[in-house]
Amino acid sequence: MKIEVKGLTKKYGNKLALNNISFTLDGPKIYGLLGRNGAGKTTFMDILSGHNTESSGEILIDGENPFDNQRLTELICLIKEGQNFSKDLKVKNVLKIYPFFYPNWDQELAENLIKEFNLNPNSKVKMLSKGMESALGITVGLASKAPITIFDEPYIGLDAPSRKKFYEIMLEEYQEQPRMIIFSTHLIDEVSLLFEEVLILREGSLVLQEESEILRNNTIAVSGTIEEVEAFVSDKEVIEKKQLAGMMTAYVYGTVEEAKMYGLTVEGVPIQELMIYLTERKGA
Ligand SMILES: Nc1ncnc2c1ncn2[C@@H]1O[C@H](COP(=O)(O)OP(=O)(O)OP(=O)(O)O)[C@@H](O)[C@H]1O
Repeated sequence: MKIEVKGLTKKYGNKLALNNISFTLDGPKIYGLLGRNGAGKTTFMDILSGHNTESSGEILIDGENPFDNQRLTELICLIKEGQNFSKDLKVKNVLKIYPFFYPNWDQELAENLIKEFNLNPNSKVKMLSKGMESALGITVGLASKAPITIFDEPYIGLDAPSRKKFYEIMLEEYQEQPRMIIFSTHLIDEVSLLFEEVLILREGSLVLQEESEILRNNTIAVSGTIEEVEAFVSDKEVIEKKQLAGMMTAYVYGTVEEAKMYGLTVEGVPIQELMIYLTERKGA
């Protein structure tokens, strides 16, 4: 499926939550949607899922607007950080109702996940802990097999082993049957390796859209004397520079081979470090 975002703007009163963003997501991939609190991620995902409307600009999914669009509703599954389900529903009823919304629903996967996360089918949603409710959301998101599956901070309260399980199963499912998965999270260091493409929002603007492979291969940390490093980086995009006792280390877009020609010490930059840095960098 293809998502085209054109000049998308959302205002809440005077607050500009999305400021004229444009980009395209094309085909099955795991996308990381990153940004600090209030960057506009949830607003974007709500509009994409047809749960909210834009102030101006548009989102087109395979050429159609998602708002109030029955055909697209069954192709998009949005799992939020909580309040995905009515409190009086039992877990087993969630598994009976959701197949009606999603034509590709995988009941076997849903039942396996319920067991995997130790959810009691007879428990009502209101009796579940925060982590268990998140596990139910994750179960529905994965089992929906919706061609566009969106996870907005889906794991509040979920412990580290359960999150690990979630990532593993998500990857297995994706490899078996690729689909578009859009994943918003603040736990970048945990999930960065899953992303194939990364989008970073800052204060409502899109500041980066890049394939992880390119971020991974084209970013290096070079070290040497201040003069040597400054000479090397003079024509490059510098992410960060640090100086210590006459020596300098710089994170830049460049290749290992190039840096070696300058006689510099060169290392790759861990992708999670880079993403965390890019998310936080002012004025990027
Ligand atoms: N219903 C609303 N009414 C008024 N302002 C809103 C509303 N929803 C969001 N905002 C504002 O819009 C901006 C973007 O919010 P949004 O929830 O989209 O960000 P986010 O990136 O998802 O943040 P977080 O990571 O904290 O969930 C914020 O400044 C927020 O306060």
